[in-house]
Order: sequence, then structure tokens, then C-alpha cells
Amino acid sequence: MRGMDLLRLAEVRHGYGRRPVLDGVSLALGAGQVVAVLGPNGAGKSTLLRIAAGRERPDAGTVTFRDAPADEDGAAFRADVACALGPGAHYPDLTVREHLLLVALAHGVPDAEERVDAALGEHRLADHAEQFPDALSAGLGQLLSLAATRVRPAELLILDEPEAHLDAEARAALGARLRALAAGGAAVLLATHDPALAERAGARRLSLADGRLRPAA
Ligand SMILES: Nc1ncnc2c1ncn2[C@@H]1O[C@H](COP(=O)(O)OP(=O)(O)OP(=O)(O)O)[C@@H](O)[C@H]1O
Repeated sequence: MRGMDLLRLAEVRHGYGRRPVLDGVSLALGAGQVVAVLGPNGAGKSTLLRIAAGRERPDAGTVTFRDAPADEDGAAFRADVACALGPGAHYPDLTVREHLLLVALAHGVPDAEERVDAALGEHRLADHAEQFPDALSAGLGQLLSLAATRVRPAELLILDEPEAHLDAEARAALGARLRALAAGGAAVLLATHDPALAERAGARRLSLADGRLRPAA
């Protein structure tokens, strides 16, 4: 239902140099929905997600969140939209737990300690809570980025290849978490190379190829 859409992309076009990457992409995502964008390497999935997250402005077309232009610098947008778009930046002298607390406190979460403990447990990070992020394996680092989206309120999550570096068990848990988040009313937009993750998350699957989004086969 159009009135319920949180995120809307309309006729988005974008390219680098003279090469078009997105060539008229439209997408509507409402509360409680998961959309998974699949497609080959270089298809433009990350570009699409950066634009949806207000990190990059499209050459043409519009991107709105709650009918206002998507802009990562906007306080309201940042308060409602949580992104994990690749390796996060870390403070070398803050532990995993301290990073998550920082995110929760910055977003004004009242029960920050409890929320961080829950996220550590959910993401199998409890045994790594006192480690420094630079010492984490690639998979654990990815789990930290995902946990950071869970210690704060978010009506919309935008996740780029959230399955990267995760083992089978962690991928299965991720799929179930995304499904549960949507059941709780959040909207999720992810790019993935893992159709099984999309399925577990209960996602509507779209394929990006030749700059266009189509229902995935
Ligand atoms: N900042 C940039 N400058 C120049 N070209 C870019 C830039 N970002 C992306 N591209 C190009 O845009 C195209 C789409 O890249 P993008 O990273 O969006 O693809 P993708 O579908 O996410 O790929 P992958 O599955 O490999 O992660 C590629 O040809 C890439 O080289």
C-alpha cells in the first residue's frame, strides 16, 4: 500500500564517468517488509544501497524516506535508519562492548547496557566483548557491524552483503533475525549473494542487472 511506504526510490539513475550503473530504478519498501537485491558482481547493488542510505546522491530520480529526501546528514533520517554498508570504522582503543555502548548511548537508548548485552549474545560476541575490533576475525567484525544496527532504534535497516564472512550457523541466525525484525514492523533492504539468506529472511527478491531491478527468477 503506497501510503505505508517508508522508503521510495523513483526512476533513479546513476553512473560513474559515462557508464550508467543504475538506469531507472524504482522501489518501494514498507514497514514489515524485507527486500533482497541480488545480482552479479558489479551490477550496482552497493551503489543502489548507498543511494538509498542517502550517502550518495543519484544523478537523477528521487529517494525519499517518510516522504522526505533521504539524507544521511539529517538527524531524523539517522535516528530511524540503521546501515551496515561494509567494513565499519573503529576506535582502536575501544572494546567491542564499548563500541556498541557508544552507538546505543548516542541514539539515546535508555536501557543501553541491557541492549548491548542482548546484542552481544544474539551475535555470538559475548566471548569477544572485551576484545578490540582490530583483533577480531573478519566474520566477528561483520557480526559487530550487524550488532551495531541492533543496539539502537531503527525503522529501516540497509545492509550490504550482511552474510559476508559469516559461517552457515551465523547466516541462518541472521536470516531468522531479519524475518523477526520485519515481523516486529521494521523494513529491511539488503543486497546479498545468498538466495538462501533472502529466503530465510522472508524477503521479496529482486534482481539488479543492466541497471534495472526486476523480480528475481
Ligand atoms: N566510487 C566509484 N567510482 C567509480 N566507479 C564505481 C564507484 N563505485 C562503484 N563503481 C562501479 O560501479 C559498478 C557497480 O559497483 P557496485 O559496487 O555498486 O556493484 P555491486 O553489485 O555491489 O558488486 P559486488 O557484488 O561485487 O559487491 C562497478 O562497475 C563499479 O566499478
